[in-house]
Amino acid sequence: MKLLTLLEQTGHSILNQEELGSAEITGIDANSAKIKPGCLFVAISGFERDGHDYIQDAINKGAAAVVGEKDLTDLPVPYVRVANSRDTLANLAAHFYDYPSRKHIMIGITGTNGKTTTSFMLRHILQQAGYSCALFGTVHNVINGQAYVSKNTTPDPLELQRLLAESRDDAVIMEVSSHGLSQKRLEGIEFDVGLFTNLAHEHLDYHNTIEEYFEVKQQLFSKLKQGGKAIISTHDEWGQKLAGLLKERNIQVSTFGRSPMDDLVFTSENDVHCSNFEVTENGEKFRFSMSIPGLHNIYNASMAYLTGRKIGIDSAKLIEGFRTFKGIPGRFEMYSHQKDATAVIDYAHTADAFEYILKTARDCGAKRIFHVFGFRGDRDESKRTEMMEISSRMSDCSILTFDDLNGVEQNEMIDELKAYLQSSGKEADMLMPDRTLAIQKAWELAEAGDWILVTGKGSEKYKDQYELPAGSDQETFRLLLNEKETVAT
Ligand SMILES: CC(=O)N[C@H]1[C@@H](OP(=O)(O)OP(=O)(O)OC[C@H]2O[C@@H](n3ccc(=O)[nH]c3=O)[C@H](O)[C@@H]2O)O[C@H](CO)[C@@H](O)[C@@H]1O[C@H](C)C(=O)N[C@@H](C)C(=O)N[C@H](CCC(=O)O)C(=O)O
Ligand SMILES: Nc1ncnc2c1ncn2[C@@H]1O[C@H](COP(=O)(O)OP(=O)(O)OP(=O)(O)O)[C@@H](O)[C@H]1O
Repeated sequence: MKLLTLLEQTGHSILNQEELGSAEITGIDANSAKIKPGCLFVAISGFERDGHDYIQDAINKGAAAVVGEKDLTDLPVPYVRVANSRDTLANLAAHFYDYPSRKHIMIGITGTNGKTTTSFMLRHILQQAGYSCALFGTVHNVINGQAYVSKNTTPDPLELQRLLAESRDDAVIMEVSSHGLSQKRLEGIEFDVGLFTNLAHEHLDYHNTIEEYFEVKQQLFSKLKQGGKAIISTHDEWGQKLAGLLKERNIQVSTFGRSPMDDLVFTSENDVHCSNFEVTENGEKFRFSMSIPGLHNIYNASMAYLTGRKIGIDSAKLIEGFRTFKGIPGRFEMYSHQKDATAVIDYAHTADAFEYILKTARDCGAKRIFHVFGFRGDRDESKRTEMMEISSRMSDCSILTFDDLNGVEQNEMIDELKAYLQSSGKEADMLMPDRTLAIQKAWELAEAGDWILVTGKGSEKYKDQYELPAGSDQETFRLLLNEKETVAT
């Protein structure tokens, strides 16, 4: 492919046309280590490294041309300077793979919490209705029925466009992270439906303010195809605000909430804790039954249902789909316990998620709740006080422990956890830094009717080494369930 054509067709103004005239490229990469002869290397000034420092490496590996943001001269291959390399990379990738998002029913889900859950539910009900479905998200990427490890919730643009091009699936469901949007990973992607689940205090180490975070999330809806639809949960003020803003832009908006003005109204009489609930759509009432409890999951299910409806699937098929939905790894994943307690692994890592899951356990009849959790090292610290306050108030015993340290010294994290423990002031709360031993402690304390909630890691593997021979919360649970006698005390 001619570089000049590629750049022109993606709307880039080229200053050095003559130089580019004959340059042909056979591929694109932003990682010099992956460059093959004939490829275009796109230099990105990153968070940790500067791709411009690797231009020579890329040329040594055979790069036929280079794109970057810096004013560089005297390179032995054509060089194109652009305003934003990430933006250019994504647009080039979309063009290189011939805009594959136009060939699928594209569904993008954004919001602080509920993206993974909603995407799994939606994939299941669409599949039950006869659609083949790709999935991109935190747990894994699936295309053509084959699962691949996902490094990011929203993949980098080259991987994303390549996988979309390879996918023969009717529909593609994507979790759209705010990092993905702000880093332009989604440029060149067009969506048929965009979903907004909610906005809560999270990632403010990256986005600075919640308003800035909201602005970024909104960008998903600028990527709708002509006639594309927005589906918004109006349970929080941000959803209500977004619905208003999108309507002003003449985007077709459907809402789910508690107001009679919403297109899908949550009409169960009480805030149901379990998995049976009722919604009203155009005056008609529908009852749902699912295997996972929690009001938050009812919200997620309703958003998935509304999406199915907007795609044109009839209600009965969708409701039947929910009946066979088995749940999501690491999201309110329930285990038994030798003494008839209930043990749960969940991915809650925000204050509002704590509130939802602790309330769910209580509503499901928990006698006492043991809540094991920690704070991820080197991540948004401003949410920690509220998380501690909610856990301490809504559980009977908070057991503070390590989450991924991400390079933070153990002693530094222990001091932090001690301070939060003191702030709680509740005698029953405790600190057990080793995550596996903290879970074991909760396991031992629990009696019939009690609930153990272990949150923060979900289905992720541990990044740090702990005392018990387990590589994840799921493995620790299995160890405690089946092989308790082999566990060190
Ligand atoms: C902090 C951050 O977001 N980093 C993302 C960013 O990396 P980066 O481009 O800045 O990487 P860098 O290491 O500084 O390198 C800069 C450039 O030098 C190049 N390089 C580097 C070395 C070399 O030898 N040669 C070379 O060319 C690199 O290929 C890169 O192009 O762009 C990469 C490609 O898109 C991402 O994979 C990467 O995500 C990292 C792994 C990450 O952990 N990101 C998290 C914060 C994230 O994005 N999370 C969200 C979900 C959040 C949530 O909701 O929980 C997600 O979508 O995953
Ligand atoms: N609709 C919701 N509202 C509030 N909290 C929710 C909702 N859905 C799920 N949660 C809570 O958030 C946790 C993460 O849910 P999920 O993985 O579905 O969200 P996510 O948006 O994909 O999160 P992340 O971006 O961190 O991967 C769940 O384990 C649960 O505790």
